Amino acid sequence: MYRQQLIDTANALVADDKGLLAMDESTPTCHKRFEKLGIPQTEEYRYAYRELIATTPGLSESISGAILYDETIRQQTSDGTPLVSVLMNSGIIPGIKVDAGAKALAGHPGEKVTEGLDGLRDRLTEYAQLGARFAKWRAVITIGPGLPTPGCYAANAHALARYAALCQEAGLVPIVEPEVLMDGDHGLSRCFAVTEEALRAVFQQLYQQRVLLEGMILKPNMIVPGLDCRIQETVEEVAAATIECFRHSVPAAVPGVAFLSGGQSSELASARLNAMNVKYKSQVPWALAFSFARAIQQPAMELWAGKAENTQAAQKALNHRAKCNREARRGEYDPQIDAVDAS
Ligand SMILES: O=P(O)(O)OC[C@H]1O[C@](O)(COP(=O)(O)O)[C@@H](O)[C@@H]1O
Repeated sequence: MYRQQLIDTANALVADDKGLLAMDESTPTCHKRFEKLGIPQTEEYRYAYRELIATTPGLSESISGAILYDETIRQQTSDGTPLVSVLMNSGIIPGIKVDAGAKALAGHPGEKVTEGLDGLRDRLTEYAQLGARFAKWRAVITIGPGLPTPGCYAANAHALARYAALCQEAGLVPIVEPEVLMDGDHGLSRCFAVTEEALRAVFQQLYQQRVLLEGMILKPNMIVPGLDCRIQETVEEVAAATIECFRHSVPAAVPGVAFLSGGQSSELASARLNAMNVKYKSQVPWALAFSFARAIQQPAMELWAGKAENTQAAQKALNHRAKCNREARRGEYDPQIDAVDAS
């Protein structure tokens, strides 16, 4: 029923070398990040921070869509304008995180499955009425001794596909996010093998659940070594491995691959995205885009530190990171200029 609308929205989200800004941290995740910076963990501060992001002048020059959290999609500025309208008026497409979080997977110690399918149809209808045009669901896959298990791949892939089908029924583009975590000392080749397996499982389930591939966006991890791995490959090696893995496992009908940042530094995430676009942009069927939370927000959150007088400086930093990632989509990101402009 919504076929053309889904295709148009999915394409708009990756058009013009722009990307997504994930500002959908659940309250516990948001508080974890606030706590590290000494920012009070209250609704007032969560609101002030999200308003700062939504009102950043010029953000839409690099950002096509913003992923909101349930609390944020219902909030208004002090003059009564819904934050969703602030985003839309500036040319940013609003989206919404709809999963209920990754919870322990029964019978699988150390593994998680994402919950939130119960009642999802009704929630999606409400979010569409509130102005959302796309949604997001994150599955988490952990690498460790004997992990991941077949049960973890299967449970998460199934949930992602059920979610995606429900989104499309409601006219919302599903952002499908199977995240293979960077935690651990595994090497790049292990991340490659696990991500390929995860993506194959996800696309098999998307096929079975009749999800329109042209009307979705994939939000995967890059193929990187574990954070504690001794050998850290170059940005070019990461780019080559990521593209090779996706060529094996991501159908050409998918319009865009919008990477998560997963705890990489802001500069490294931009540099790796840039390396992919420099060499492979014209050779792959999907747009190589971004959907970063930390890699766009972190410097801005640090500058803001919960103080109203720092708002402008924080907005400048947010804009700067968004712009760096747009340049990375064009294969024009320069780490040296980044360092100068950021200071
Ligand atoms: O744990 P939560 O609160 O669901 O959120 C995790 C975050 O992970 C993301 O999916 C990706 O974020 P990063 O780019 O920081 O890895 C965000 O959209 C989201 O805010």
